[in-house]
Amino acid sequence: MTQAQRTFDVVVLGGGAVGENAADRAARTGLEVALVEGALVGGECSYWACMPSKVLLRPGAVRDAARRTPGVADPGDLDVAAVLARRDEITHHWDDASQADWVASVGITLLRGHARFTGPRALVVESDDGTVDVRARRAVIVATGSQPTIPPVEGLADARPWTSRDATSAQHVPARLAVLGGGVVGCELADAFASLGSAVTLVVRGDGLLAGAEPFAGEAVLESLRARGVRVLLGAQTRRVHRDDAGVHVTLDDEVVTADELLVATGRHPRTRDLGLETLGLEPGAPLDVDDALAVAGLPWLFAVGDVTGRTGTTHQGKYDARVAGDVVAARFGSDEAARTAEAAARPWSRYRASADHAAVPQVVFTQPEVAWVGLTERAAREAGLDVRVVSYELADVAGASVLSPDYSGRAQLVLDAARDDVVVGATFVGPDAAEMLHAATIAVVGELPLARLWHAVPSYPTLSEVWLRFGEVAGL
Ligand SMILES: Cc1cc2nc3c(=O)[nH]c(=O)nc-3n(C[C@H](O)[C@H](O)[C@H](O)COP(=O)(O)OP(=O)(O)OC[C@H]3O[C@@H](n4cnc5c(N)ncnc54)[C@H](O)[C@@H]3O)c2cc1C
Ligand SMILES: NC(=O)c1ccc[n+]([C@@H]2O[C@H](COP(=O)([O-])OP(=O)(O)OC[C@H]3O[C@@H](n4cnc5c(N)ncnc54)[C@H](O)[C@@H]3O)[C@@H](O)[C@H]2O)c1
Repeated sequence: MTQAQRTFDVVVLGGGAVGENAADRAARTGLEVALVEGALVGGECSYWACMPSKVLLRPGAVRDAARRTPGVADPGDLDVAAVLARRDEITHHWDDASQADWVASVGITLLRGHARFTGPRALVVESDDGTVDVRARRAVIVATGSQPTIPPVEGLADARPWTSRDATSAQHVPARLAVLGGGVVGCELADAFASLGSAVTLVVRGDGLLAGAEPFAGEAVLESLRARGVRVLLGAQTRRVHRDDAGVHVTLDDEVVTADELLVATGRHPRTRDLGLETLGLEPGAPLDVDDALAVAGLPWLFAVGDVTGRTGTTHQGKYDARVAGDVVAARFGSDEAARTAEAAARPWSRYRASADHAAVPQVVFTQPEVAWVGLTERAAREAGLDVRVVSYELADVAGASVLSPDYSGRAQLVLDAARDDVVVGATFVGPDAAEMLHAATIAVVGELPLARLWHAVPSYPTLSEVWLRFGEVAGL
């Protein structure tokens, strides 16, 4: 049987949000680009991660905001069917036609199927329609994302656990939901399903939630989940799991938690196992290590972006890397001499280097309360050897908070580098509607702004952003 053959300047593997961006940037300068996608164009974020999880979370947050607002009638229980219908709508009923149309509209060729390397710049793409040999004349950008990690707990894999995919695409709300893992996915989905009416038990092996954030952030989420009826078990080691007609049973050291479904939210790993990386001398299953130009060492034609690199774990940061990688590929392999010269001379913070990944990565957790942070936590700054100064403030004491609710509760904190004029190196905001304050802090961190200069950035009254004024006052300005 003869196989079809296609050749392009650039081939992007994986049509998630990140791969789409890389392909778009590379194609803008006239390179002929193919995007290979094995499932849905748009990837996890559009269909099983960011978007569906956020619309499952939002109604509970709005209802609880109403409950905190004097004069607003209690909305009561959520209309679960309507929430799930909105989730179905935002995921386009798991149909990627509109994203595929966009790919075509920007002149990129979409190849559907599972791609595997067969050698340098050579791939095979397999689908129900057959097998295509695909060659890249110039470069390949890998953007195959990540997949959930199921820990090797006895009986777990056989107990048909939910991953985040099952939870975000669920067509019913289980009466009892157990969640394993107290990271971002565990906290967000425990929050969402509690609001939707599940009796949720969150099983956490550590001594707190959201280990990557400031400790006060995890404490606030813990308190809020418990106040809303979620059972949070800390320091809980899962010994065994099994499922029978009564449900799924999670055996801990001192009790057995029984639920209708068990969501495993114990992290993700890069999707590189079935990619033919061994034909390139790279290790299948490992993240694709890249430099700040998103290039893989020793293979000048190979780039990687997004979750597959292990360098970023969010859509926005992966897309930032994708913009950089697309521009680097266009400059190195396109016909624009000025771009080639500029890229060859690129320094940190040029458009050709993903410098923010080291200093200014923003993350929002859409729990109640919202948790948003950027840059270094206090602990990370101390571990980095900085001369750390911390300024924090109770958000309830800002006039804007009292407008939102007499019961507003939250906290904000800046991490400053005292050795550099109190430059902002990190910030955390915890509270209802706190997420929208994050970008001001991201700008401060990227711009390496000292607090004394920020004193002249006057926040409007009465908004939550007035906390920036209070930061200055607390710091003695
Ligand atoms: C429940 C949940 C909620 C989240 N919420 C947020 C959020 O609110 N905000 C945020 O910024 N981030 C969020 N994230 C993280 C975000 O989803 C990821 O960082 C993002 O999806 C990574 O994008 P990507 O393009 O690198 O990978 P993916 O979205 O995983 O896309 C990779 C694509 O490659 C395809 N593919 C893989 N291998 C092959 C192959 N061999 N051949 C062809 N195609 C292949 C896959 O089918 C997939 O479409 C969330 C994650 C989860 C799990
Ligand atoms: N709002 C957002 O931006 C958003 C939302 C969801 C997910 N994400 C991203 O998705 C990725 C995955 O999130 P996640 O929550 O799965 O990972 P995570 O690393 O944030 O949390 C995993 C949790 O599971 C625990 N864990 C690991 N192994 C365990 C085991 N064997 N037994 C018990 N507990 C165990 C860890 O201690 C940790 O608390 C992250 O990169 C995250 O940033 C982002």
